[in-house]
This record gives sequence, C-alpha cells and structure tokens, in this order.
Amino acid sequence: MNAHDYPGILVVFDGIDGAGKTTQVRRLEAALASVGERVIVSKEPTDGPWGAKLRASATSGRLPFDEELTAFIEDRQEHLATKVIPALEAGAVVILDRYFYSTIAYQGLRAGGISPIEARIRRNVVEPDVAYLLDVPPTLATARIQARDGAANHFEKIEDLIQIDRLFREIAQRDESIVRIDGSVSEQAVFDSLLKHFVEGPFKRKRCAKDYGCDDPLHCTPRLTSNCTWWERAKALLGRPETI
Ligand SMILES: Nc1ncnc2c1ncn2[C@@H]1O[C@H](COP(=O)(O)OP(=O)(O)O)[C@@H](O)[C@H]1O
Ligand SMILES: Cc1cn([C@H]2C[C@H](O)[C@@H](COP(=O)(O)OP(=O)(O)O)O2)c(=O)[nH]c1=O
Repeated sequence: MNAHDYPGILVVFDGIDGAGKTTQVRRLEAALASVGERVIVSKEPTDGPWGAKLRASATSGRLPFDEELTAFIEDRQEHLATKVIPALEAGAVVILDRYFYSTIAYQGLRAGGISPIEARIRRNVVEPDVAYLLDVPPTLATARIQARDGAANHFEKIEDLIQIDRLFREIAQRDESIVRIDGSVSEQAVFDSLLKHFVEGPFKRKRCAKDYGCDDPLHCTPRLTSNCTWWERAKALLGRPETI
C-alpha cells in the first residue's frame, strides 16, 4: 500500500472503545478549523446502510462472521468513494474516528488472529497520512465506557477488549503509519502530544511551501514573507515557533 497523492490529509484515530478517540477527534477538528483548514470529520461504521446494519447488530446480536466482515469492508468502500476521497481531492483534512485497523483488530479476534484476514481488509483502502492509536489499559477504557454509556455493547466485553488491545499493538508494531499515543493521561495532555506530532510531521509534509521539504528554516523565503501555509498555521497551533 502506497502513500496517497491527494492534496488533503487523512488522519485516523483508532483504538479500543473508551480510549478517547471521539474526544480527540473533536479537539483536532476545532484546532485545525480555527487556523483556516477545511476539516471533514467522519466515522466508521458510517451512518450509511451497511453501518446501520452493523450498529443494530452491536445491541441486538452479532452477525455471522463472514457477513460481519463483508459489511465492514463494504461500508468502508462506500465511505471512501462517497465522502473521504472527494474531500481529500478537495484538499481537506479528513479526520476519521476508526478505520480499517479496527476491522483487523476486532474481526481479527473473531478470526482467531490477524493473518487470515489482514490482506483482504487492506485491499483498496487509502493509506492514512497518520493513524493515532490511543493506548489505554482496557480496565480504564471499560471504566470510561461504563461512566459514558452505563453499559457496554456486544463488541466491547472486557475480556474481548484485552485481546483487541493486544491485536492493536501487534498491528502497530508492523505499520509505520501508526503512532501510539498514551491515552491514559488527561485529555489536554493527550491532545498536546498528538498536536505536536501532527503539526511537525504529517501537517508539515503536506503544507510546507517547498514541495521538496523544509530544508533551511532560518533562510526560508516563503517563511520570511509569510507565504508558507504550514509555518503560519504551525505558529498559531503550537504557539511556540522557536521549537519548530
Ligand atoms: N484523557 C481522558 N481522561 C479521562 N476521561 C476521558 C479522556 N478522554 C476521554 N475521556 C472520557 O471517556 C469517555 C470515552 O471517551 P470517548 O472520546 O467517547 O472515547 P472513544 O471514542 O474512544 O470511545 C468519555 O466520557 C470522555 O469524556
Ligand atoms: C470500524 C469497525 C468497528 N468495529 C466495532 C467497534 C465498536 O465497538 C463497534 C461500533 O462502533 P461505534 O459504536 O460506532 O464506535 P464507538 O463505540 O467507538 O463510538 O464496531 C468493528 O468491529 N470493526 C470495524 O471495522
């Protein structure tokens, strides 16, 4: 799988339920919108017909394995074609709350491991610019879910979350798009570390005025003339440009 060539930036948040994905998605959306980025937020499973079927199964009883796996894959293909790719083509930052890593981990648990299903799940997906894996101990995630929802759904029993957490770590070890972030600290501390990584990593790669990369920060003409989108927005986002 190769990096995409769209002008937009695809940012993924993944991890077990209760890891803090939705919280961080909202924070990143607000921060990037405040500096003038066009931001599209979306999630998987989607609100389309495949997603609706999957959501219903989370409370009423799970679909047979093959049917469930196919539904997640079809849902994603529709999502990519109708929403994600058009937004990336238009240059937006697309932030996803769960992506194919969830399918590898959650359906991998049902398949008895990642290897029988991973290649099929990765086929025809857009590689993200970065995927933040929010890392929290399953016991803490479960406590947060209980506090948030009052109960867990069928996908999220504690014994399953322990295995899914293990599978996410296994995926992260082999996939260089994944960045593990400690999600067990405060919301603000989680956001500070991921924002710093995002601005100095994927955001810089896509928004630096020099398409060959930022080679000479002190004598950079686009920076000195306020013509580097990345530099202007990085200063506003991080508030401490001397460290960049
Ligand atoms: N870093 C954090 N520390 C403490 N509580 C958090 C933190 N991040 C999120 N929460 C809370 O935990 C619950 C689950 O967070 P949420 O963002 O919905 O997780 P996810 O989308 O991964 O399921 C929410 O009630 C949220 O307010
Ligand atoms: C995207 C995806 C989600 N899931 C699971 C994880 C969630 O427990 C469940 C429903 O997702 P959802 O309720 O939308 O997510 P959350 O609880 O994080 O707000 O679907 C899979 O099993 N495979 C997948 O490919």
